[in-house]
Amino acid sequence: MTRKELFKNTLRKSVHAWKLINELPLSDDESLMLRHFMDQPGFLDLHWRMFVPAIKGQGTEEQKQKWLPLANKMQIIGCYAQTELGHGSNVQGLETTATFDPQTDQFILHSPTQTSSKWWPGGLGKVSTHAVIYARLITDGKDHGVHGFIVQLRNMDDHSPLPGITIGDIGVKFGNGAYNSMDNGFLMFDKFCIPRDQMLMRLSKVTREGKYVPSDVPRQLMYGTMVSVRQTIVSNASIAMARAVCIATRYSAVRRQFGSQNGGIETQVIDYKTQQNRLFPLLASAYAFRFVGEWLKWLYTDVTQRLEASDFATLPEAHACTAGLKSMTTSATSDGIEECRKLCGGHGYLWCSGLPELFAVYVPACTYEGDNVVLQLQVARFLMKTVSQLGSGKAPAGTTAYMGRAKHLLQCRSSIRKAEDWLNPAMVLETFEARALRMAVSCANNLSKFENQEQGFSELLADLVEAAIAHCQLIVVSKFIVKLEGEIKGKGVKNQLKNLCYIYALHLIHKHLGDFLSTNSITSEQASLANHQLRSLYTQVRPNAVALVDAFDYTDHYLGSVLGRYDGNVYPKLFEEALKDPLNDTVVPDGYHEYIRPLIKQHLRSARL
Ligand SMILES: CCCCCCCCCC/C=C\CCCCCCCCCC(=O)SCCNC(=O)CCNC(=O)[C@H](O)C(C)(C)COP(=O)(O)OP(=O)(O)OC[C@H]1O[C@@H](n2cnc3c(N)ncnc32)[C@H](O)[C@@H]1OP(=O)(O)O
Ligand SMILES: Cc1cc2nc3c(=O)[nH]c(=O)nc-3n(C[C@H](O)[C@H](O)[C@H](O)COP(=O)(O)OP(=O)(O)OC[C@H]3O[C@@H](n4cnc5c(N)ncnc54)[C@H](O)[C@@H]3O)c2cc1C
Repeated sequence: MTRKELFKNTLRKSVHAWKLINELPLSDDESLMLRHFMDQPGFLDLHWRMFVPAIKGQGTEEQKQKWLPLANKMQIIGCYAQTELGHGSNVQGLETTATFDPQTDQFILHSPTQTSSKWWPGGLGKVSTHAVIYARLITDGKDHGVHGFIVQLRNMDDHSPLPGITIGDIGVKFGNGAYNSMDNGFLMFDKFCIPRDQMLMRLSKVTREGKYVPSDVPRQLMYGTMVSVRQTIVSNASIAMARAVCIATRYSAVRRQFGSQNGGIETQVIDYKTQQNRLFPLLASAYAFRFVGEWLKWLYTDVTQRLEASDFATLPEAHACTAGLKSMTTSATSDGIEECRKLCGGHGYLWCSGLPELFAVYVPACTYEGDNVVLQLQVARFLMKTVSQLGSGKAPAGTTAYMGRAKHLLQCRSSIRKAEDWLNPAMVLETFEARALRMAVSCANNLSKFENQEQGFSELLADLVEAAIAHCQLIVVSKFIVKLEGEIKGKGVKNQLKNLCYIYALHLIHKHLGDFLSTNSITSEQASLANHQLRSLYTQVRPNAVALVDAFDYTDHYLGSVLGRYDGNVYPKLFEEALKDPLNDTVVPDGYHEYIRPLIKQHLRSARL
């Protein structure tokens, strides 16, 4: 499809989905499922996941009563317009202004520079009638920082932009199809006025007289919508990883190369240890991310209930966990999808493998909802704060509880003696805890050598990100182990999940061996025992690998991959797909008479001479 056709088709699908949701009707969970089967980014994502939650989280009761019924019935369509041409990560650096005018009781929204243009918001370019806009609030000449406002963008009769608003689509993005179904947009305000009651005022307020009343709760609650979406992105990472792994695993069982003496049957590529060493950790990651996603959902629900009761104690941890796990899982999944493409050899590069589009549509997850490095630095700040409070009497809780055992974890030596010890959950956990704590403490020690903490932080950014990743990996491993300790129906299933859990943990040890050795969390002998155990786990997973991806229960239609077909009938179907290509509509291609024939004839003539 052309961009225009793709966009229009996505509108058609979205509206059909909305009709089904209402007519059947579907529950919230079923609607989410439908979103997955729709399988295309579109304006509904931003309306439901960001616009509505922003009003719910930051609006007053009156604002919710006014706007939510309209939004819930989709009588208005909204998006989340925060990022600008000049600033995305640095939210405090946004330039759009919202100046209160006491004469008219309105805010005047203005884009003072080109870099202040809103740039990127999904659904903004062509669809949304409304947006939650983030702008600097100015009253009486004083800048109070960034706040949210509900703004109507387009005329409700003919969809034209309201006077004072310039709006459009930012253009084609990475890949063919992929995220191009979405109208990511730009927007400029030219002294555009909105009534005062359209500032989202649950947190801070502006009175009729123009007095600014700051929030009596943490101002970071304004970032709540991002926290909520980051949490869902972790579960989505598992879905995308599982999809790629399903394709690569099934195809690896079908594909044969080498290994036959005298013309016998060749080896299935899945039997090569190198293939297993690249594929099975990704299979394990798909399961690991699912379990940590379930746990994160619980954490998010818990913090939301606490916030409603004005208990803000766990907000920093919820922020650190959602930011860090969003970052870690999306980076691993993007890399994993690309690895799956390579695991499928040349055919993985074909569009009909399903992998190129999956990669193109998935990879912006490393950037949207917070650049992955910027988010890990938030985790690092949280860790440095936690380390600095050790010994102050305030015991670290939740995912940093292990830091409370700093004395032991800083000096303990791993008691792994034989390969099977690497299947001991306590030993594995302690290894990850020791590595994470030692990396964090080492950063904190290095930081303390700087007179200026911020300057030290800047200098040590790369080390801080590594320490943050180590902490996030510990969370994933520990939540997988907790899952195994819970009720799992069927001993066989439990055994398979156990194998995957230890593959996940041991492959991380192998991948980040430098960290584990340099922090003395393990010795090189213990590292080689881990490798030995890993190889043995691969052998145990091998006979069940295809069943473990069938368990994701993805239909062929959803996978959209010739290589990942359930029936394994890959080669005839590759031919079928090739023959569908428009280039094969004619035997002699368009352009032959114009370019190829004259070229060949010229050679023939010169040959005769
Ligand atoms: C084959 C075809 C396949 C097709 C498949 C299709 C399937 C597609 C899959 C996808 C499916 C669904 C996807 C989901 C849909 C959603 C779509 C998403 C669209 C994206 C939307 C966006 O991107 S919106 C914009 C997001 N922007 C950002 O994330 C900006 C990042 N920046 C920030 O968050 C902040 O600026 C910052 C955290 C980096 C820094 O903030 P600030 O400068 O204010 O703060 P400080 O650093 O000074 O910190 C101050 C203290 O505040 C704490 N803090 C910061 N943030 C928070 C928070 N959120 N909550 C709580 N506390 C917070 C910070 O830690 C500091 O604390 P102290 O140190 O204690 O002071
Ligand atoms: C597909 C897609 C959809 C989007 N949808 C929306 C939307 O609906 N609404 C919306 O408001 N926004 C949206 N965005 C914007 C998105 O949220 C931002 O692009 C994202 O937050 C990253 O910000 P940035 O572009 O400013 O990156 P930058 O911050 O400019 O990042 C550039 C580089 O600088 C590095 N960097 C930046 N700051 C630091 C630092 N402090 N320390 C170390 N390194 C740093 C980053 O790691 C990165 O390598 C979308 C983006 C994409 C790609």
